[in-house]
Amino acid sequence: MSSGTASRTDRTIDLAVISGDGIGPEVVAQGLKVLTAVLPQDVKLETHEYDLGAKRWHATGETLTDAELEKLKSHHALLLGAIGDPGVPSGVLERGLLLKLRFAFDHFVNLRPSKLFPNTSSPLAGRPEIDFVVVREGTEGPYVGNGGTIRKGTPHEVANEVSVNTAYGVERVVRDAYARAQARPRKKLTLVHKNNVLVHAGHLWKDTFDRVGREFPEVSTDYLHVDAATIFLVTDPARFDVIVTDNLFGDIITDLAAAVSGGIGLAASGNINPTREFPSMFEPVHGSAPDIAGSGKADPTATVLSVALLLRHLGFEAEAARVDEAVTVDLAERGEAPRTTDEIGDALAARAAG
Ligand SMILES: NC(=O)c1ccc[n+]([C@@H]2O[C@H](COP(=O)([O-])OP(=O)(O)OC[C@H]3O[C@@H](n4cnc5c(N)ncnc54)[C@H](O)[C@@H]3O)[C@@H](O)[C@H]2O)c1
Ligand SMILES: CC(C)[C@H](C(=O)O)[C@@H](O)C(=O)O
Ligand SMILES: [Mg+2]
Repeated sequence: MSSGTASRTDRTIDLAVISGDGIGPEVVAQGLKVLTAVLPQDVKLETHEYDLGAKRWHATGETLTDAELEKLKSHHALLLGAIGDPGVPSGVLERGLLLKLRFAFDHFVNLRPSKLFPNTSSPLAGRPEIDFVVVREGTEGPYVGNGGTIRKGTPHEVANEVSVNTAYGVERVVRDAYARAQARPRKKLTLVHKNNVLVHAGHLWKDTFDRVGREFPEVSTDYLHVDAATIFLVTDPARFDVIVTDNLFGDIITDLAAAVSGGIGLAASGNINPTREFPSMFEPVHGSAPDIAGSGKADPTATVLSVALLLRHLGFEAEAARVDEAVTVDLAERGEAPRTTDEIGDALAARAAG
């Protein structure tokens, strides 16, 4: 079996687990609980925990070694909780661990579905239909680390952070987004960028979007500048079906999308390597939430929904659907009384087990 693939017919899922920091270990424990509960009896789950994150950095100064990166390549998929810690300088773990993985494993499709589940709350008036997916480019843009500072610490300091957009990188993610739109009932794709100002990158995105679109005549298309997109995400989110956008815009609008569709505790994501040359990585959209870590308040649902994306990616469609359904029913029946992270995990595992 090649790296990054497994299927119903394989008897083992070989999963790398990076629980990470803050609420990461708390929510990952629930994700694994549900995964174990939902898998058919003849499928063995092998988990390999990697000690990566703040504790490791404090102890050794390491974020992710080349040897670990090499070893991580051998698994079918990765499940990540969250990384980031107030005691670690900002960017060290984010760049040295999380982004390093996304880049090394060519996770060019960062898939972030948004759905307003029955009975969940949205700060928006009424109950808008929210059911869209953001295809966020995952390997380019201002995330690549093409930048630098000169005259640091002086009044004349200059800091650059260049957004890198390649024809190759833009086309492959746009193509993926069209294919996803084509496969959905509404068949609608919106490009979000800012081509009225970022004319170089913006025009590459728009030209590519228009050109590739000619191969998908059934897909209706739309373009929005990112600032206007934030308006419509709040005033008319039902207009969206599939959104394709760059790495930074995608980061920002998916936190907004989470906030209007039930909250960040429900937002799942998959960092997908569609060619399956490398394993894909599944993680909640949220971070390590140091403000609630250790309190039992973290909602593990985002991680559980990320497990559903993982199952689907590995070919376990029926099991993925059971996890989605368990979440839908659990959310619909959630009462006012707050439940702990563990209690929600137990409830979801029991429902998913069927
Ligand atoms: N994928 C990742 O590992 C990832 C993603 C985002 C941020 N981060 C990192 O996490 C750290 C904290 O970042 P932040 O505070 O900007 O964002 P955050 O997502 O950790 O927290 C933002 C807010 O959402 C709440 N929240 C987050 N997840 C929740 C959950 N499951 N249930 C209930 N409430 C939840 C938090 O309590 C906080 O109030 C930073 O170091 C950041 O770089 C990591
Ligand atoms: C922690 C950070 C590097 C990351 C990102 O910006 O992609 C996070 O915000 C996310 O949304 O997964
Ligand atoms: Mg983010």
